[in-house]
Amino acid sequence: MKIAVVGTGYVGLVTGTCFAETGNHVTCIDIDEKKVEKLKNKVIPIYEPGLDVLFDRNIKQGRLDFTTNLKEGIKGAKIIFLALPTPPGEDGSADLSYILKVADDLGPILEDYTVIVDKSTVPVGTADKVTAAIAANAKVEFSVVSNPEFLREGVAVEDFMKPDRVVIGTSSKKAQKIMEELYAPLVRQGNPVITMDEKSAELTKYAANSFLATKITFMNEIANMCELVGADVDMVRKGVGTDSRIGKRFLFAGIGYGGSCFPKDVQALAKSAKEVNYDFEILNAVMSKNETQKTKLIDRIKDHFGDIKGKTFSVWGLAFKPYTDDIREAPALVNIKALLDAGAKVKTYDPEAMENVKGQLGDSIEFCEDEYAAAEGADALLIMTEWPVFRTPEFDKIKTLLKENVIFDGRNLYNTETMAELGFTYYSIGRAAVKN
Ligand SMILES: NC(=O)c1ccc[n+]([C@@H]2O[C@H](COP(=O)([O-])OP(=O)(O)OC[C@H]3O[C@@H](n4cnc5c(N)ncnc54)[C@H](O)[C@@H]3O)[C@@H](O)[C@H]2O)c1
Ligand SMILES: O=c1ccn([C@@H]2O[C@H](COP(=O)(O)OP(=O)(O)O[C@H]3O[C@H](CO)[C@@H](O)[C@H](O)[C@H]3O)[C@@H](O)[C@H]2O)c(=O)[nH]1
Repeated sequence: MKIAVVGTGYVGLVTGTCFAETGNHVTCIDIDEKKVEKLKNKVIPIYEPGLDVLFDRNIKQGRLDFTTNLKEGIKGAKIIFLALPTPPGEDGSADLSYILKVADDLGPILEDYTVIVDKSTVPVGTADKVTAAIAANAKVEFSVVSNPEFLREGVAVEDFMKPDRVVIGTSSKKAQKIMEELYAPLVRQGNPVITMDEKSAELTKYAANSFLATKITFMNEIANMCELVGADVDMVRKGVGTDSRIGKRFLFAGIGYGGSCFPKDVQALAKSAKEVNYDFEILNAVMSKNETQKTKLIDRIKDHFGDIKGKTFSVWGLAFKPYTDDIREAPALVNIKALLDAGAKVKTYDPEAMENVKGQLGDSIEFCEDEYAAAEGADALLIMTEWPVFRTPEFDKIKTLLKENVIFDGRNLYNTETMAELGFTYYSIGRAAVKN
């Protein structure tokens, strides 16, 4: 099948590449000329593990190409995916301007019956708005389908190729059949395709993200309780996670959720509720609790050191989670800002995200070639992202590099007893502090 993907970011590039891998001819379209130039030169502009193998193979086999020209890119496409940004607007609601602009542009250039798919995360009612925008100028029949994406960055290819489920929101039998044909290679692996109306599909995406964000926040609250009563959040996590009604995943306490999805989607759902005069109170609590959780360790740092003006902190990890270079809403950046605002200095290392942070923070912090160089001469070490390379460092080497043997761990990477034996003062989340 010939398909087009409009928007070639984290979702669009993975969607396009994976559908090429299942035998389709895919054209990815983006207005960012530099990005398209890179892609044409076989350079992937993001870090996403495993994407390169599929990307190279499908370009070589002539199933994947790139353009900035919408009309050229959609020619002959049976399905057009919209994988465009839906960032928070000033009032917190999802900004649909990118989607509606492309919908306006598509109307006059559609040449045959086409399925237009909202792959972006969009509020209830967007399929109707996209339909109206296209219909204003379309000369041919078309259907708009809501097909939200549930992939996680860092494991995007795996999530896309083996999804827990595929949600297809459509009231058109014709569009449903075409979408089911497209997803058939993934369904054959035993994954369910759940077909529903457009509005339910749109809400499913926000419900999933908001539920997961709430689950994480709930565990962060339990962690805060643990610290006050002398319990251990890792034990509590194991104790509750083994209940199959609760499940083991997404129960890890830390320095708050970040990324390009949870923060904006929880906010957008709260805003959508408000628009229908419903106060979705639990979401307001999740958002405000997540904000305070992010800088929890800054309070510990100030308790430990008193005034931190002039002190140097080594920050391990910048990306909002491991296996990505994405720094959107990364808790590490909030912590770095708090340290700089208090007059402290920062030395940092991240395996993939340093270039993106350089673009934002310039030379206000020091970027180092590895985690040990980042620790050298620092007053303390802060762990912000659980990259595997940070899990088993050479602690004896760290001791020779840090001025004081103190670690503030936002991801609970180390065993507290081991840290006590090694002679570190060690603060983590939801567990007793180790003082040495
Ligand atoms: N990132 C994720 O993990 C993820 C997962 C599921 C869903 N989503 C949702 O998918 C959508 C896209 O997210 P993303 O992270 O891929 O965004 P992104 O910012 O990485 O990519 C969006 C791309 O769209 C391009 N673009 C903007 N206007 C355009 C236009 N008029 N024509 C062509 N291209 C245009 C941009 O240049 C950019 O390359 C959002 O709604 C997001 O909420 C994201
Ligand atoms: O137990 C956990 C799990 C995650 N996180 C944090 O939660 C955030 C989001 O993590 P994750 O969900 O793994 O990454 P995303 O790539 O943002 O994926 C989420 O957002 C995407 C965009 O909508 C959805 O498609 C995915 O299903 C959804 O998991 C990160 O800051 C994590 O550190 C925790 O603090 N504790």
